[in-house]
Amino acid sequence: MVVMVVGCQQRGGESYQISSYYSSHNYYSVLFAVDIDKKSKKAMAPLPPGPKGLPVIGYLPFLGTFLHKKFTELAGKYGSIYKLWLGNKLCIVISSPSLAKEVFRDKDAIFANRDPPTASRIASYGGNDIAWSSYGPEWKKMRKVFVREMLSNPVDFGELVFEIIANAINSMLCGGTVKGEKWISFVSEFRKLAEELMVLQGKPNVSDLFPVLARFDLQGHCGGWHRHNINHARMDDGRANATSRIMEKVYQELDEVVGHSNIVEEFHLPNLQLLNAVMKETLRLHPALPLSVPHISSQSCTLGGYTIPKGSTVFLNVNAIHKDPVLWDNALEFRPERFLNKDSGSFDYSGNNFQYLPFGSGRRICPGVPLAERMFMFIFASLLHSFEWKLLNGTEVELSDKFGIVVKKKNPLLLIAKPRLSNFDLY
Ligand code: HEM
Repeated sequence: MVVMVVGCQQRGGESYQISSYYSSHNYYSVLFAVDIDKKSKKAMAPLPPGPKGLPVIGYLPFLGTFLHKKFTELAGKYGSIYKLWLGNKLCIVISSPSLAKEVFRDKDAIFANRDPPTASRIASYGGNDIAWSSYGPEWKKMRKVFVREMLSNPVDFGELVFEIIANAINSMLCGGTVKGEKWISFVSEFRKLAEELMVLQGKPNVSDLFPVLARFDLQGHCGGWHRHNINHARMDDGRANATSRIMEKVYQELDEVVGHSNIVEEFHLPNLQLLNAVMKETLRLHPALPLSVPHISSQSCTLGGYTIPKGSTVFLNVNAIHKDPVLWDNALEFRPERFLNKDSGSFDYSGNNFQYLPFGSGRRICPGVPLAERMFMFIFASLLHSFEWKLLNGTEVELSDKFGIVVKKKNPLLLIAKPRLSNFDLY
């Protein structure tokens, strides 16, 4: 099957009509430009503005390692909707609540498709899993089974949390837990695999942009998975002090709601409002998926007054929206209290407030929200309630991250745990 993509691009003040043909397996693609006549020029909205790239490879060499930071920087220059060419793929980056609404509510069906990167295609046996498959009857079936059957049967600080999550996933998939040596090796293998996959899936890959080169695996993404550069950001004293202050209040809330002679149970969770606000604020300042999962337009349409050709990749720049100083007071500060105000009720995870989208929005919104929320709340409430956590002498909290489709902390958070409960039978 051959698909034709038609759009209109302005380069150097001139308008062109662009036709791009892809084979269904993306083995080859041809791109050519033809001047359009005045009549159709009038009829068709232009493509969004955007940075100029190099011939053939487009903007690829200028992206750097941290895609979400680069995209946010470019939004400052080109506005809340702009385009970039990565190879022959047209990418649209949106960074405002009104455009997010246009994509995920008004034109949700058009933008509900995905185009799995090569690494995801391999990991998901051809892009056939729920996250990467195209919008259609098969995806609908998977989503129904996932939500109705799997999620209704729930069965370093980071290391500890990861182990608990790995245990839960293992129980859901295999219906039991593995113990001893076997379990330790499963967790460490699973962790390594998950970490490397998350990084690879978020990285632009020449094989995705020039499918004909995929078999050469020029960047070694599919063969020798490699480690990546990272940047470094230390928390300044002001932020570190504010964070202790908040920790104290969280401890106070846990003591009031749970008490000292109990352990945390699920029924306590709805009353832990400050901890809930901490979760929301953490996902605002550090969205786990800062560019969400890219969507693909299944037909040409307009967005923010610009033409978006069929097959364009649309990135929702959650990172930029969550840190926009026009939308948030003291946007770069960690202030969970902002989610406790009476008018903050609309900041939930439903994707209906387009200013706050940690789990995406629309028909492809994360189906794991209830599980993620409950697991986050339960794990953190339990660990904080039962232990006092201290940094190692001479160390400080630092927040360097490592880019991937899911962003991770670069360095593990090493803490010393001191029991808080006097009744040791509770441990
Ligand atoms: C804090 C934890 C989590 C965050 C921040 C998160 C975030 C996201 C985001 C942003 C998307 C893309 C939504 C879009 O395209 O608009 C997504 C998709 C998805 N998430 Fe999550 N997620 C989390 C936990 C989970 C959990 C625990 C599960 C499984 C139980 C899960 C399963 C999925 C699946 C299957 C998709 C693909 C849905 C589709 O394409 O139809 N997620 N997630």
